[in-house]
Amino acid sequence: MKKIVLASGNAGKLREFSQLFAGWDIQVLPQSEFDVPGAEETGLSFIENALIKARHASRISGLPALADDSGLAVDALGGAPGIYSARYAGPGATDAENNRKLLEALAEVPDERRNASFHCALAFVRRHDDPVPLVCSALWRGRILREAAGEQGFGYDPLFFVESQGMTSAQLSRELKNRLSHRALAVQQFEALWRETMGGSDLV
Ligand SMILES: O=P(O)(O)OP(=O)(O)OP(=O)(O)OC[C@H]1O[C@@H](n2cnc3c(O)ncnc32)[C@H](O)[C@@H]1O
Ligand SMILES: [Mg+2]
Repeated sequence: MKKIVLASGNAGKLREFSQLFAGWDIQVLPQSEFDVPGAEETGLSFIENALIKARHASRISGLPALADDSGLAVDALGGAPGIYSARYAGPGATDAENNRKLLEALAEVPDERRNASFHCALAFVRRHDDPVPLVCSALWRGRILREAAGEQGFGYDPLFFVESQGMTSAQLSRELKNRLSHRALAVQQFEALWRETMGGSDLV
């Protein structure tokens, strides 16, 4: 089976991807199996950072690589924390620290102005210098609560209220989050690109 490196060190993402890629005839292996250290995320957008991470993992592993750069954009904060979501409360911040900082930043913001969206950019490269990477992105709208609820998921999930389900994304089953989320939608797009580009080819 074809092997692809999943260029992420985030355990929550890796869990979701293992389900999202379950029916595919490719083997998706985490970058830790190839001793790929985290890349420096110096881009100014999710897409740029996803490409940086994919190229970095492909360079070190010698395999095709798929990267996910994602985060939370809060309307009342002008789109913050955005691409800085993982390091919102500082370098190496935990999910709990980031969530606490977000609640503090929104303390004075009324319920009707707490809209936010999760964004996910995916980048796939066949080689580190692939000139035609597959790139796609998607978003998922929600609202930031005043306190955390739910134990599933990771990151900002306990604060992200999904109107259509009447609960936070940390209260959704793994299956449901993997049907609705920014990451699920991006993978659907990726699947279409993959079929279009790879169909009948031996590129990977
Ligand atoms: O770069 P990699 O190694 O993939 O791992 P990371 O955690 O640093 O990942 P990002 O740079 O893409 O930062 C994304 C942050 O956005 C948040 N995030 C992304 N997707 C999320 C989701 O589905 N649910 C909750 N939070 C999410 C989460 O806090 C992540 O740390
Ligand atoms: Mg990161």
